[in-house]
Amino acid sequence: MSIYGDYIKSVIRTVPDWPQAGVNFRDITPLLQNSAAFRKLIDSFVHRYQELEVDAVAAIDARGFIIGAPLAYELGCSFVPVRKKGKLPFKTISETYSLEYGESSVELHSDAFQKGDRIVVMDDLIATGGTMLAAAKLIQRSGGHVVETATIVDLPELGGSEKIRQSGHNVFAVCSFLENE
Ligand SMILES: O=P(O)(O)OC[C@H]1O[C@H](OP(=O)(O)OP(=O)(O)O)[C@H](O)[C@@H]1O
Ligand SMILES: Nc1ncnc2[nH]cnc12
Repeated sequence: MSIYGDYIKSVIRTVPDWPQAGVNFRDITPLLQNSAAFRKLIDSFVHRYQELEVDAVAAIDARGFIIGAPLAYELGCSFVPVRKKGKLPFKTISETYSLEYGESSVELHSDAFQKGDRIVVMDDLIATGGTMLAAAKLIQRSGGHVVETATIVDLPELGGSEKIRQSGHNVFAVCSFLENE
């Protein structure tokens, strides 16, 4: 957790039963509306990665883009979009995964970065971990080195961050929510 973890957590809203009954949706829009909180969030990631010789931030469609782009800008490195199926126009590689609600695929351009590049994979939230793990697999299949998988929110009771760690990746989450919070 980051030193700003409790503060960042306090500006994330929980919407019960959205998009379906039983899901506590962790809504980051109040955090994005709050310029001081958004700055502290990006600064937390910059502080963590600025000495780690990162070549690219690979951010996941769509909410991952919101934090991945300013992080890449501040680190002075490339920004690589990992997109939902059918959105990237050039040659792609693809991975399918299960969501907390549904199934999806993510894609990466085959020329998105150089082999051996050091990459931070960024998304807003880890639930079952399927999305982040699929993105990390795409990076590895393309010859990239995953420095860390990074997120604003971890939902540890869903087991995703543990699954990602067991697959050999570091996981950094700014804050976490238990189901009953
Ligand atoms: O750990 P998982 O169980 O895979 O779930 C986490 C993913 O689910 C949400 O994305 P969603 O697919 O809802 O897309 P969005 O960013 O376009 O809203 C979230 O932004 C993560 O990408
Ligand atoms: N509980 C949740 N809140 C916000 N985004 C999500 N993506 C998957 N599960 C989610």
